[in-house]
Amino acid sequence: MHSITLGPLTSANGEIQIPGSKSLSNRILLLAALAKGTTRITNLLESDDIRHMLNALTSLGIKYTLEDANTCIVEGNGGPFNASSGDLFLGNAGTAMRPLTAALCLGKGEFLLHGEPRMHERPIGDLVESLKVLGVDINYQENDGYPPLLIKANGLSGGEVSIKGNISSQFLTAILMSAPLAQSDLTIKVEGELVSKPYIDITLHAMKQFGITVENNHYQSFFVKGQQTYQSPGEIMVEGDASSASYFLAAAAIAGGKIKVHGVGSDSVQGDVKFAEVLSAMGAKITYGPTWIEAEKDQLNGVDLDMNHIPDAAMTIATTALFANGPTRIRNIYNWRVKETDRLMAMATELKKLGATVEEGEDYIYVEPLDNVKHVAIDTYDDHRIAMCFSLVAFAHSQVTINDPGCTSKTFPTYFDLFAKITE
Ligand SMILES: O=C(O)C1=C[C@@H](OP(=O)(O)O)[C@@H](O)[C@H](O)C1
Ligand SMILES: C=C(OP(=O)(O)O)C(=O)O
Repeated sequence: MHSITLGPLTSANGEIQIPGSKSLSNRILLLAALAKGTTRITNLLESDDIRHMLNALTSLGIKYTLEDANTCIVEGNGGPFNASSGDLFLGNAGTAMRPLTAALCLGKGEFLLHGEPRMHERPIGDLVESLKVLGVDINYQENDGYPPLLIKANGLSGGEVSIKGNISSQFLTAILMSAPLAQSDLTIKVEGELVSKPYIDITLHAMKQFGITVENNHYQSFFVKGQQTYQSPGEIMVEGDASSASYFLAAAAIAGGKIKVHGVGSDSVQGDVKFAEVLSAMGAKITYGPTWIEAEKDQLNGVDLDMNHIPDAAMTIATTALFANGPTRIRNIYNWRVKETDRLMAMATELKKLGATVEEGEDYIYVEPLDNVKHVAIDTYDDHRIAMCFSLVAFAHSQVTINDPGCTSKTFPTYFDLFAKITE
């Protein structure tokens, strides 16, 4: 198996342009495809998750041109997809699988949605059950509650529907993005807790950019008018990915040095910019501009925080915690277990390999700082974020080997090249 060995490293310095946001890239591509008019998307992320969305759009008859790797011109369909059938392979991209499941219900035809083996272990039942209430015929092809799915689409009725929010916010995102194209007005009620709430703000923001306003009643219910048409904004730029920024900000906070990331800042719509607040709470020096964030080392202290609002960037705190003064507890992160891998189990297992004292709770992880890190090979479980998080261990006066570093291609194919550029 291919691996990369890093470190020992002592400093992180420089300025980095962060590649485009995965969450925004896939939302904007889908909305551009459904919208009336042509959309020129700049700073589109080039990564596996985005390629899966682009390939799906091709299969569904959407025309687009890639001017270069990060600039895509999409000819909108001005309504639901025209395709009457499709076999869509969506890898392990939640931001393709979940929103497309709902969007395909808007048209007429038969569609098979499937992905990598792990995608077939990631739940989608809460979304499917809500779509059934809206009149859609969807069947699980293997296990109840999981892809592959066979959709026999004939439009999405309006009315009222409940959706569970305690496993993934992507289910609500999926229904919200399709709702304006439903046959009549739709009220969506959120049942129980809503996890990863800031991702709903990303969804509402993207919909607004395409001309659709949603009535948001304190994230407990949403009202969307039916029979509307998304309107292309013409030109749209994807912000830098705030989750991707977390590794560089953490590197500066841990090592001697200063790093400025460009592309995300105080103006960002992404919840994961709040990662910088956690670093600041730990003691790092953080400065913001509208489109940049700068981090500088200071004495780091452990924290005990609910990080449900930043599930992806919170993973970066789990390895940053090794460098703090005192233990860290990351709370309310049960849904780490249903992402690229069981991230609570994987994080705990790999941190323990380094020699760290770790407690894996059902919905939390507790990590004690570590002075003498063992040089070990970190398994990455085909999870881009495990690979990126553990690169930070190279600052712990030891080498660290990362197995299968190519798994970062899901959201950040150039990660290890950029990391090498800013570290010594
Ligand atoms: O809507 C999105 O773009 C995302 C929502 C989050 O998932 P959950 O809502 O499943 O926590 C996040 O972890 C994922 O990487 C992207
Ligand atoms: C959970 C993630 O991805 P997905 O969009 O596939 O849910 C992630 O990128 O950390």
